Amino acid sequence: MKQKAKILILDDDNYVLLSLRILIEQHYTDVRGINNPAQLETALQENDFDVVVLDMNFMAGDTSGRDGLKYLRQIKEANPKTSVLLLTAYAEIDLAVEAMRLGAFDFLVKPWENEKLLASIKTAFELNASARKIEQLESGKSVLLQELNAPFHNIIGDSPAIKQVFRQIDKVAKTKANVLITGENGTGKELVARAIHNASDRASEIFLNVDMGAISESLFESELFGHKKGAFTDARNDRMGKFEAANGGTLFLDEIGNLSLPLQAKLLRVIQEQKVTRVGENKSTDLDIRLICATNAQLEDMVKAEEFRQDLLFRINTIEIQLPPLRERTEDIPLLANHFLESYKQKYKKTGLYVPDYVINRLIKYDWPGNIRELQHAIERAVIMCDGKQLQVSDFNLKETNEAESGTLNSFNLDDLEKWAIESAIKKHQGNISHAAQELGLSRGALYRRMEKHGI
Ligand SMILES: Nc1ncnc2c1ncn2[C@@H]1O[C@H](COP(=O)(O)OP(=O)(O)OP(=O)(O)O)[C@@H](O)[C@H]1O
Repeated sequence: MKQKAKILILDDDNYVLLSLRILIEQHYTDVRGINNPAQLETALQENDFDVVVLDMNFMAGDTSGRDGLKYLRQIKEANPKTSVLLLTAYAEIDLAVEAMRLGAFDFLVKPWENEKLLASIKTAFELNASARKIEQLESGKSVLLQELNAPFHNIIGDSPAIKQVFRQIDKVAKTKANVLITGENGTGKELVARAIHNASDRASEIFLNVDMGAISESLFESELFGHKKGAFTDARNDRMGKFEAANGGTLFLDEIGNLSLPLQAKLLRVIQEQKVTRVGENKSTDLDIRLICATNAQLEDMVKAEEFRQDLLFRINTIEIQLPPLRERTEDIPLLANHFLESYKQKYKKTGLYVPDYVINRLIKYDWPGNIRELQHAIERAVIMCDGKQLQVSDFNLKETNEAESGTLNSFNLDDLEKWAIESAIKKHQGNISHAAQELGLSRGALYRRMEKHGI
């Protein structure tokens, strides 16, 4: 099968031009020949050639090669990645040296040997193709990084607890210290890890997230350290592991508490030695990695129970950042709720929606076992379910956790009883205030006043 490539031949001798074309067309899809250098400029403007085969001498009797050097410059200026192969009737060392200096790929003397010429075009083409591939990957990488570092990943909150986390991120980001982030599920551990990376001098490098809970025991080494082709039955190709892939950047090991003891030992060795060896290979690769780990487990308790290696804990927790659960920073709930509301309003094209204060108060009272992730999903659900412009408590489908929700009240205080009755009625009528007021024997206005009094 012919190789897909754009190749230009420039020679004023029509016989040479024809025989080169017949030869090259057997192997490449798009071959063009011109015999007049005046057409070169237009040809370069209209095409991105992979390879140009260029004659050095155009005026009859001229052996200086000056013309060839001039056109070589023109081709390289139009596209520095085009590989140029020079053909000359005279083997002149000085000329060849000058041509190479100007960026020619190869220099062949006429009459050429077909095999040699084709081999040279093949190498030139392959070199060019890999340069283009690298360029494409580099630009792909920078687009991805821009996306990952986008403001969407900003951490919302102004409670004293989250401000303390901001200060810790600031201090630790510029260092290379290993960081352990602890906190319940959904408290924003990954978000904080990304924020540390984005504020570090590795921000333009990769941030690689590995969920340790999702890697099977048998594939652990191959996934993390890579393998050599043939190292085990399924190793059909050489493969780079996550450590090597994150080299120069930040490696985020999530759910580190889920690792078994034997795997902890393997991980510890790599972190200690700062070197990684692919499975089935002898030579190792030096690592320069910023390590951030996260867990929702109490690693110190696990150490006491001999479920987690103390030496590994010491390696990964140079700095520890504890993320408090959302119920301990309820000041952030209105900010977070409105932040998520804005993005889901846009996503579901429901402009004009808002959360009234009594609903916000209800959100503040809920204890959010799934933390910010649960709040985010609850807002998304409410935006989808909401009929009017105002989100209702019933749109949130909160799990029953407090007294009003569980239907029991261990108090005979009249104020508490009134509050309980109001909350229960609103719940029964799924947030419909008119119906709840009717049930309670109150006017809507009276109910609103009492809701305000009780902070509902
Ligand atoms: N302070 C915050 N501001 C805005 N969004 C947040 C905040 N904290 C968490 N989130 C959002 O909540 C969701 C859960 O956050 P994240 O995945 O970082 O939590 P986690 O602690 O790593 O969870 P898990 O332990 O389950 O892996 C994400 O969509 C994240 O963007």
